[in-house]
Amino acid sequence: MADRLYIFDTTLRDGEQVPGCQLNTVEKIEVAQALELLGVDVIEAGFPVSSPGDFQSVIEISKAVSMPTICALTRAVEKDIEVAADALRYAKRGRIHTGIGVSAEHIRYKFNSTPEEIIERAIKAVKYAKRFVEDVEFYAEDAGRADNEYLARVVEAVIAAGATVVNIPDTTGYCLPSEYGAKIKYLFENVSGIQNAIIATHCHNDLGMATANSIAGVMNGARQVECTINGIGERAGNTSLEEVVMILKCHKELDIETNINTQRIIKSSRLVSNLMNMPIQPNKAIVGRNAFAHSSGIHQDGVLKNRDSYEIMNPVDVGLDNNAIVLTARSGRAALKNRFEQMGIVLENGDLDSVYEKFLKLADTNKNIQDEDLLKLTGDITDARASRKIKLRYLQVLSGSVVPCSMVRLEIGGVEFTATATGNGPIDASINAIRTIIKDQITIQEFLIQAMTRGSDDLGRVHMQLEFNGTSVHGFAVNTDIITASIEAYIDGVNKALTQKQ
Ligand SMILES: CC(=O)SCCNC(=O)CCNC(=O)[C@H](O)C(C)(C)COP(=O)(O)OP(=O)(O)OC[C@H]1O[C@@H](n2cnc3c(N)ncnc32)[C@H](O)[C@@H]1OP(=O)(O)O
Ligand SMILES: CC(C)C(=O)C(=O)O
Repeated sequence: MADRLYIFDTTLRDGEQVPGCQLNTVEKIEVAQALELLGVDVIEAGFPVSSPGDFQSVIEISKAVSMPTICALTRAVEKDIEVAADALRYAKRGRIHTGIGVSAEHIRYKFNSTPEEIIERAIKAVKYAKRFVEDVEFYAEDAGRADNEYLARVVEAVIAAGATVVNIPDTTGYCLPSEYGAKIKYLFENVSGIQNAIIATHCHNDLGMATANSIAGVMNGARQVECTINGIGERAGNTSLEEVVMILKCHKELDIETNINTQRIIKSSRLVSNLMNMPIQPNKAIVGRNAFAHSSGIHQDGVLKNRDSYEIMNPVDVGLDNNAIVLTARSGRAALKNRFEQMGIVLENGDLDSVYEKFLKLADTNKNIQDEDLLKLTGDITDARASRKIKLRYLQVLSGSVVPCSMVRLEIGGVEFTATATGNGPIDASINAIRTIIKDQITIQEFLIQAMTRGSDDLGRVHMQLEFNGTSVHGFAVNTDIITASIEAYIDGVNKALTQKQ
């Protein structure tokens, strides 16, 4: 049986330390609930002694989620531990995470102390925390730069004092993966009683090695990884949750499993990015906009022939509908033909060559090629088809405390058709009305309405995935009126489906 790795998410603690990323309690609950659905084992909910707001958030998160352990951070200070224990009083499973710096730099400059004194403070903190909760995690801050022999003594002492988890942070993001892996191995070989605790990694990304270091730790016996969604965190950030989870999913030979429902990764990533106002860099592994986008002709042709040519992960596994084939001046005929097919236009070989020539001229000057630009390129080919397009001419809906009802007028090939229908809501009623005009069996597979920014005067963006004759098409529309946007997105999809039929 595969070994189990515990995922300890610290988005709401280390992630929230990022300037500008502070959340209010309601937003923190929303993130915590998303983390629970994602399947994390532990949520580090805050540092309760730091402010009344953080204290209250730990209380509310403890009430709002029940599956993950709720963890509260403290210094090796009695008051911090008491406040953390109080904040965890509603947690079904509560953990106190206490600790102290163990590197020469921390002992000397931060604490003006001695190694022996620090061990005494560490033991005292763990024993004090044990008075309140059974599950006590100890962090040996700056373990990455600490002397391994001394670190082993600290780890042995805190396990003997009752620590259930011992965290070995590379606080400054300094270690090389080989060095960090060797550190974990050293502890397993030199600490008596190490089997009584779980060893955890907590790696920072100052040199871009956080994920590599965490995986090196896991390969040497660590069984908890501390990480954040999108890798956010103090300075250059933390190990990113999605990277660790997908590495283990891709590298089956490591034989290590997590409890993460990977199909919720993108949703969780976007939620955190939106709430924390922290954009995701487009090339960010797993969750960046370009992580599953192919933009050069050779790659696009390869992927269209067989995904395995250039994809090591299935985008569906992380919660995307599909990969993206992005048209650029580096694209070839295969990608262009594919995009037209998605729009419902099948180009014959002769047509394809002439459209491709025009496309290259456009793509050399225009970085952002829209479907509308492509349609213009096909000129005469699509003119005849466009004249048969369905257009929404009029829409009136009745909703509120009545049976929702809709009147729709469509223009098809220059002729107008009007229909009315009821439904379980105004959108359902409008689609029922359209279905009385267009008889083809087109079903809705996915329907997504999103506010583009915030506020009640916002634009609503609608994406509808429709199924017709066994193939999927996508309809899009944007409008300040979300009912109109929904119906326009449906008609956009229907037009694409019916063009395919022609
Ligand atoms: C590695 C990490 O700790 S990551 C977590 C970092 N997160 C935070 O710092 C956010 C929460 N922090 C805070 O709200 C505040 O810093 C508080 C409430 C903890 C402390 O505030 P203050 O009492 O004003 O102290 P201040 O922040 O100026 O200095 C930190 C003090 O804690 C001490 N300290 C730091 N880490 C530890 C520790 N792990 N155990 C014991 N004492 C510690 C420092 O030595 C310093 O003490 P000193 O004033 O006697 O020199
Ligand atoms: C509190 C500890 C775990 C920490 O954030 C660090 O060492 O980076």
